[in-house]
Amino acid sequence: MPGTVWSGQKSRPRRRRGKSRRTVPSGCARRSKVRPVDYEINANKYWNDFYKIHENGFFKDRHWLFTEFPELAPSQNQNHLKDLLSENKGSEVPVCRSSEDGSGLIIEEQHSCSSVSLGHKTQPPPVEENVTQKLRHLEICADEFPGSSATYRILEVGCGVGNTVFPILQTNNDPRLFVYCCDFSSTAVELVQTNSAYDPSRCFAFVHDLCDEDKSYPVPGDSLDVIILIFVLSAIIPDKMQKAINRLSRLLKPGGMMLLRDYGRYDMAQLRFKKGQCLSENFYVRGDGTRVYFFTQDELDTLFTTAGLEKVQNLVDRRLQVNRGKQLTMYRVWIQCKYRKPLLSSTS
Ligand SMILES: C[S@@+](CC[C@H](N)C(=O)[O-])C[C@H]1O[C@@H](n2cnc3c(N)ncnc32)[C@H](O)[C@@H]1O
Repeated sequence: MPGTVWSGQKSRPRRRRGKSRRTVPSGCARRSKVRPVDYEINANKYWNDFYKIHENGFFKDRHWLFTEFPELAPSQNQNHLKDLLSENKGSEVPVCRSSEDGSGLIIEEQHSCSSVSLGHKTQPPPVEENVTQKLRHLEICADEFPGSSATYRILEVGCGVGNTVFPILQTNNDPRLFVYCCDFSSTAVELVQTNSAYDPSRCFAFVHDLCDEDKSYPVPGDSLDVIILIFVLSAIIPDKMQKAINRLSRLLKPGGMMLLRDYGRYDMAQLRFKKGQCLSENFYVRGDGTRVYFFTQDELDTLFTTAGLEKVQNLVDRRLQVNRGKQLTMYRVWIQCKYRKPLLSSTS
């Protein structure tokens, strides 16, 4: 997903052969014809349209997840707190990696519409819809929420069609694991719920806008071991990022981890935007109405530490991608972060 050229971008003229078209991002001198507020008000509609077109044919296998984020792998789950308590914490990962390492991620960039075969459509489990609706009106109690009996709980925010969630469930058969996933696109959530790999006894997919301050998550504070944000924070308006991260931080158990992978400043995708697509500094709208922000490491550090989390990892991953067939070179910049809630913190 991260390196995908989104549908709106596909229609743009191709880059010159063998060269990067631009080396500095377009400024925001000229504004988009559509008022920026309209993109904000209708944000979930644009994503619904995106998923109506692409369904789950847009995505690829995400098994690199477990290399980059071993916190999601089964063995790690059991040892997570043990490791923390035995002072195996706070280790810094180098802030810059060459494009040679972590090659598993490259898979994602060779974008085509082949998807991980996570199953075919089945009838949606109607009971889940009812549960989602009821939960909207419920005050969540510590012993009364989906997955309350689990001992390891993971939430993915902005899950799309489940390209992270399903590999986690397939890789990890521990019955004590429960995975929550949400997206503000009801179309995406429906695609998750109708996937044959969707098992309501192990997973709960629900519609949720991470910018919505009035709607609570269906889990109590201090209840999650891991929260995953993969190319989703960049999709929301910068003004709302801090409060969204603050709310998520409250859901983490002390010692719990927030994991993020997202677009970095001057990624190729940023350089390809035209002035008319710039909504504010480093924030752009694609041709299909979906938006994207390009982060610096410092900005993400501020967001997470302001939310009371401590840095475990904050690295920039730069890659030169070469598509020999199309004679294209693409300079990709992604940022990967892991931030932990301090053990003595309680924010519920
Ligand atoms: C670039 S896609 C990434 C999807 C998924 N994380 C993946 O990597 O396959 C961004 C996702 O964030 C969702 N999204 C954007 N803004 C959101 C918001 N305010 N609340 C919840 N989800 C949001 C979109 O619907 C979309 O599914």
